[in-house]
Amino acid sequence: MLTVRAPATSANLGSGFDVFGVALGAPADVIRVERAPETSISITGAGSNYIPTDPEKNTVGAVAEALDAPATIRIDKGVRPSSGLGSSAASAAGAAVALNALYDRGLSREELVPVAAEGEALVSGEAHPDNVAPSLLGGFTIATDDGVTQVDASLPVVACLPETSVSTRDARDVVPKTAALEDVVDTVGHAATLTVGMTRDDPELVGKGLNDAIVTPERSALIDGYDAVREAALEAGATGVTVSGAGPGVLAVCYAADQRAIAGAMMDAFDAEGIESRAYQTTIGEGARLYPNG
Ligand SMILES: Nc1ncnc2c1ncn2[C@@H]1O[C@H](COP(=O)(O)OP(=O)(O)OP(=O)(O)O)[C@@H](O)[C@H]1O
Ligand SMILES: N[C@@H](CCO)C(=O)O
Repeated sequence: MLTVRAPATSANLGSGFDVFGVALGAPADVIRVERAPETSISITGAGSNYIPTDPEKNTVGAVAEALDAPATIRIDKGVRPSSGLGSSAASAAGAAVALNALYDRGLSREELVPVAAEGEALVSGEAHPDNVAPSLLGGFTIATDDGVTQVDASLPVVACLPETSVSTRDARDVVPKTAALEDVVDTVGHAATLTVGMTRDDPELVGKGLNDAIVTPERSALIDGYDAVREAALEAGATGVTVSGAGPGVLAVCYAADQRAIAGAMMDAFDAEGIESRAYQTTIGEGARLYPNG
């Protein structure tokens, strides 16, 4: 048996829609695999009641198929589905690392990105790799048609997840099909600022770079309480706030000293809207970790 811990991720980061992603120190999915004649899946943990065990409907089944690596796969979900922290991608990335090792396929982490993205295609209709790339490689990733660029980063963040859900499919439907040139120029500036900030672990630059005028205004309208939560996080010291992935999770970037106050302020703001939430105080962290002996 092989075990892999695959981290949650936050995609988009505002200005990098379908391109940027970061791995988070917590939460994570744990995937255990054993060789078997046919793939079977069992699931425990966060939101497991809502996740199909049919290999044709689960992201890990798509990965097993893509690697021609049938297995008994046990998923312990730490990452709640449809919360904006790359739940389906964490399982896909974990399964890709685990099955690649179990069957000695010899693929590099970079080569596993399109394999794991097959799982994402299954649930959202498109093989966008911006969650699987950071879950596989760790740090900050830039995923384009030319491949993935990775930068190690360790900035403090707060990811606040309300007890509501938004499906990625629905959140993709509200993304504008066209944009004004001035908004594109603005977004390019923020994306570049954010990228430099990641290379320097600079919360101010990354916080500024989260802004975007194209996708986030439409997406945030799907999240009850978003404006109040964003304002509360900024007042508590966050250097920037945006929608995490497709939402409804909200991501704040900050200095470590402000993390606790920001987490409390975000949860209080959701609470004031009658919405329970949970906040992870964590940092940008490492990619999937393989435990070869158990
Ligand atoms: N192994 C899996 N783990 C989690 N969800 C899965 C898995 N396999 C299939 N799914 C399905 O994927 C959907 C959740 O994926 P979705 O992309 O909407 O959320 P997410 O991965 O948490 O979000 P985001 O990509 O915005 O961060 C649910 O419908 C769930 O049933
Ligand atoms: N880039 C994707 C990430 C969520 O899966 C989106 O925002 O739709």
